[in-house]
Amino acid sequence: MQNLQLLAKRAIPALILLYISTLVAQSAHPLLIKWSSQLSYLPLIALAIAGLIALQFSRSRMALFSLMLMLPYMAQLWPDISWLKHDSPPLPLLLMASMVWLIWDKDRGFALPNALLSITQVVIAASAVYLIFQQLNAQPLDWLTSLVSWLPQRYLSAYSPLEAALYVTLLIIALIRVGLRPTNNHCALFVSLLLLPMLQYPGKQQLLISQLALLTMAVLFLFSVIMDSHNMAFRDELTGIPSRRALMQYVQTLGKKYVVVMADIDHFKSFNDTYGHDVGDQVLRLVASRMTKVTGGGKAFRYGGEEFTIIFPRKEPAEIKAHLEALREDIANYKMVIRGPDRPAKKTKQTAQSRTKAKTKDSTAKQSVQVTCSFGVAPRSQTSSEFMAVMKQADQALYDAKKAGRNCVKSRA
Ligand SMILES: Nc1nc2c(ncn2[C@@H]2O[C@H](COP(=O)(O)OP(=O)(O)OP(=O)(O)O)[C@@H](O)[C@H]2O)c(=O)[nH]1
Repeated sequence: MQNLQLLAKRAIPALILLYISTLVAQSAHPLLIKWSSQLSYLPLIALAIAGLIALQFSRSRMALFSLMLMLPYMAQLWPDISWLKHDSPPLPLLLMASMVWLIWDKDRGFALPNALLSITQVVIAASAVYLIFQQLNAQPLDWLTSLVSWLPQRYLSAYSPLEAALYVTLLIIALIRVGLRPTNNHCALFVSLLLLPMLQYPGKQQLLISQLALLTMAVLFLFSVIMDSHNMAFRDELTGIPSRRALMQYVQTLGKKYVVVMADIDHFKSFNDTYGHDVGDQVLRLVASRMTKVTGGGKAFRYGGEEFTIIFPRKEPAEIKAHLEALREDIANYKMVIRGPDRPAKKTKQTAQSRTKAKTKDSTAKQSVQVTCSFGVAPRSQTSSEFMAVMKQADQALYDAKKAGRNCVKSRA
């Protein structure tokens, strides 16, 4: 469900953009027609740039998509090139088959054996759809026609029932992949698949609609590469929440009033020793996801190890107290379901005063564990006006919380 929400968040803006541009294209404004013929090479240039940048960032599938997407457009621009002409089945449908195969694969890079493998996959997928199309096209397909008539005709009436059925089937296969792994990369590739049938859109404005669809795809590819690099730089790899680098950048935007909170998982070392590092990692991810749910306007970062920083901009300590207590309780009461340890954990006795409770329900499969966190709070003040000084105060307060028995919130002025 969360994956589909992510996909919707990434796909909907691109589709709205395309819907608007399709409406504009259909209006056939003279300026657009002029632009379309004068800038006819623009989509090819944009795709070439997107492909080269994708290549630079080792997004080999995106680079291949960019290259392949040029083909149906080149067929429209230069109808005399006979090897590009393919109407039965149409070229975009064959490309869609190859791309759907690639979307289930991984980025393999362009070393010769991998490039050959990718090209083989592309050819096999296109040939399979070619054969299916030829087989089915030779038969009466009343059942398919009535099946397709259930689908929204507004978008599908431009295609034969067989083409429409194949497009929809391939899109569903791709959607399953993206639903399972909605990365930026997959979402961008999927939206480009959604747009692909538009390259076969019939009518007077075909060139213009293809141009707009291809430009949208190129922008989407570039955006996805930039987003990925941004995430690599500013997101913590293990937990997916903003990293220390993101914190240091965020600090620049803070005004004169804010509160810094340092949070630390209690007895995490003995937790690691008991359950193993892999389970420790799972717990870190789950705690991080609770930290990001802090209320009261707080923003959570992974500072490093099992330490987190939460910043409350424009707030006084008194204003955030209830929110922090709620977060502390939320984490302490949260039964985290984790997979069993991948490797035997060291036999370490938990200390008597350990408050890290680990309740094992099933020692081999899923387990439910609970951890607690300690919190240290410090506001920006006259004496600690620099961020690092405020953080040091928050660290001292965290130390107080640990000394006071852990699983509590302590403040320093
Ligand atoms: N699994 C996992 N463990 C980590 C990671 N980063 C740090 N740790 C572990 O976190 C533990 C931190 O232990 P300590 O600093 O001794 O503190 P603690 O056991 O949490 O005890 P208190 O802070 O005093 O409550 C160490 O065992 C680190 O190996 C990580 O990314 N993954």
